[in-house]
Amino acid sequence: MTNQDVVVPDMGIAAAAALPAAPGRALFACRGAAVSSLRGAYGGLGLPGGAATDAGEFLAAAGGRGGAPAPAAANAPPGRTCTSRVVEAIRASSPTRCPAAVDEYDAWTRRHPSALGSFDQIAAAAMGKRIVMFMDYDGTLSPIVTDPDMAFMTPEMRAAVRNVAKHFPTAIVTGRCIEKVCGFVGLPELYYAGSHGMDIKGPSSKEDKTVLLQPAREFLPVINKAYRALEERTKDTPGARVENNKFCLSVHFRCVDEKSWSSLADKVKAVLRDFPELKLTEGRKVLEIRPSIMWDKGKAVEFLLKSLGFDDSTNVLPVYIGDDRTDEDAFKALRERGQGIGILVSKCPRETDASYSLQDPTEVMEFLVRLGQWKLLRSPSPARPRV
Ligand SMILES: O=P(O)(O)OC[C@H]1O[C@H](O[C@H]2O[C@H](CO)[C@@H](O)[C@H](O)[C@H]2O)[C@H](O)[C@@H](O)[C@@H]1O
Repeated sequence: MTNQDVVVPDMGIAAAAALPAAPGRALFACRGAAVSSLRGAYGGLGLPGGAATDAGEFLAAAGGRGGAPAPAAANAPPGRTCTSRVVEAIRASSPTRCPAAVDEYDAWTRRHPSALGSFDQIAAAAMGKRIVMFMDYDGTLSPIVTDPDMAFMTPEMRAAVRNVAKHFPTAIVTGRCIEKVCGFVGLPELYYAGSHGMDIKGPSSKEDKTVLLQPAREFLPVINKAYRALEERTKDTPGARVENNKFCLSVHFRCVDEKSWSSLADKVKAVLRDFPELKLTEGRKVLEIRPSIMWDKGKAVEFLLKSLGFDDSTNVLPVYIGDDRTDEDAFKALRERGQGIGILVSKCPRETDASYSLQDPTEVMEFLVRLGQWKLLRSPSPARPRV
């Protein structure tokens, strides 16, 4: 986001982060039909009271925190254990080839049409409105690769993002830690919401960006302790890797033999039993560990929109592009807001709250280029918008 004065609202950070330690037990339950009260009022940070927090996630339901956790067996789908379900979810979130039949895919794209094919419709919706761009990183701006340290975006993609940011407030919303993703993106003029929105920083010409919000700051010691425990516990699983994303952790399955996925998931669960203040979610061949606070990418989007002064605005059009399960929180936030456009990056049909789809980062880049051209054509010449 450029040219914007951001006001940081009082979010009650300390109150959100200062959680009482659970009385010594953490249960892991597969999600049943229960959906938590996560969709609370904006800024209402708190603990998920013994219910799941987002689509298909594992949950760490700590006793004594506003609701008794459901017994795992009661919530598990019949005939499947929690571990087998989580392994299936990890596999499904990053299929090596799309298992859908052609007609199934066609039916899905009728419900979630290509954002490129529907560009004129999107442009019409943007008429007279201020577009605000939100983009996920991995799988959206950069292709998925086996080594998380090598997930570079192309110079062409960087140019497309830079150009979009000249015209519209622009933020990267990612599970990565800010430092890592800033290094990949290399555009200091953007806003960044790292660690699944738990670390929000503003544009800065300096190395040290302005912190706008860190709702999980007080979890840092426990995250670091869990990181060390996970490294220790998973070190004998060939290919397993634990990534420290500052306010959350990722255990990577991508380079692990699929036969070992269940035992790796069990190891992660075993470690997490000692950390009832943390919870597990699933991503693309990854398990993500994060503080059990009601904060996600959707809340980060709401925060940034509010900070930019668009909270009650009718003339704003937030556009969110993402590929992962965690991006669904942002799609849902826009849906609930009744404002904005969610674009899912996927080659396969998937249950989603996004309205439109793009197949891969190459199509994302085409969309961004098109958006930049459209804006330029509509800008009164020669006074074009600049950073
Ligand atoms: O919110 P995101 O920006 O999508 O971050 C989610 C995770 O992305 C990264 O992992 C994913 O991309 C890797 C590189 O392409 C890939 O190797 C891995 O299998 C994917 O899950 C990142 O490494 C994780 O820490 C993030 O949580």
